[in-house]
Amino acid sequence: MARRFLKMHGLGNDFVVLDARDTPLSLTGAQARVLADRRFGVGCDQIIILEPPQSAGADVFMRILNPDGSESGACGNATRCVASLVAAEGMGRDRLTVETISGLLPAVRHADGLVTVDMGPARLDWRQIPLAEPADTLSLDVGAGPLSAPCAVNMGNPHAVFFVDDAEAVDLASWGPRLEHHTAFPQRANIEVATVVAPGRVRMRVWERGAGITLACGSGACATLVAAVRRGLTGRRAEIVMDGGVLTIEWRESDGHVLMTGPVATAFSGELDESLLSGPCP
Ligand SMILES: N[C@@H](CCC[C@H](N)C(=O)O)C(=O)O
Repeated sequence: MARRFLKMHGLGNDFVVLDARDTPLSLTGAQARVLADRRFGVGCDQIIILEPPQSAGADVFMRILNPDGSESGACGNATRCVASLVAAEGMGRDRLTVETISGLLPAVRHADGLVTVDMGPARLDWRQIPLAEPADTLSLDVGAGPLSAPCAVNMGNPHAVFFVDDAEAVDLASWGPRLEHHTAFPQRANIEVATVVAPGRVRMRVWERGAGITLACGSGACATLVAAVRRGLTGRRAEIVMDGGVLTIEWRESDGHVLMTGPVATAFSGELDESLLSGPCP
């Protein structure tokens, strides 16, 4: 059966969104890789599969697959996209809850189209990152080239944030993959390089686990703000400036939850050719 898809993005972090709420869909790693490939398939930073909610209180379940076929527990930019999509279906209902394998994420679509998602609590214990062995997540004994001593944060997925004098100058394409696969991170890690450029403003570039360099990463922006607060570099609310645009992130004092606000967009919709998922995968 032909499958329709939506191509959405948050700040250029782009997604193929497949609706499996009525007709179930399970992709193998090889199918995910070909679908996400920008030449052999549609192309995207993540594949998002919408499924019926699994928990009371959730409006939709969102499965997140990276272009290498691996599954992730969080994707902040896609969560905003999905929230906006489901809110549009709800005829005027602007508050809803998106479920992922990491938990329930309440979201609000504002009148100006921006979407805020409560990404849940920042998890900071070494076991929660997870790390291979006990360590202080404020500053890990991990490094490669000019990058050292990252702060580790789990936002439903693992992140290592390296603060540097000039994020633009870092050769992320070289150091990102080495750090993603560092033995300290048994589930690999998303790698951020960040520079505080003004009070309340942080420049961040990202190497995403299973995806490589992307224009933006919502969970990475959340991890960066949490890391900056923990290091005493910013207050609890800041703008995180990525290649594709800016997210406003707040680490709420009352409950430790991280709130992410930013735009969403739909680029186009289409239909997958049946041969794409059934044929041989390169
Ligand atoms: N683009 C995302 C994160 C996607 C998942 C990540 N690559 C991982 O493997 O954890 C975001 O906006 O958060």
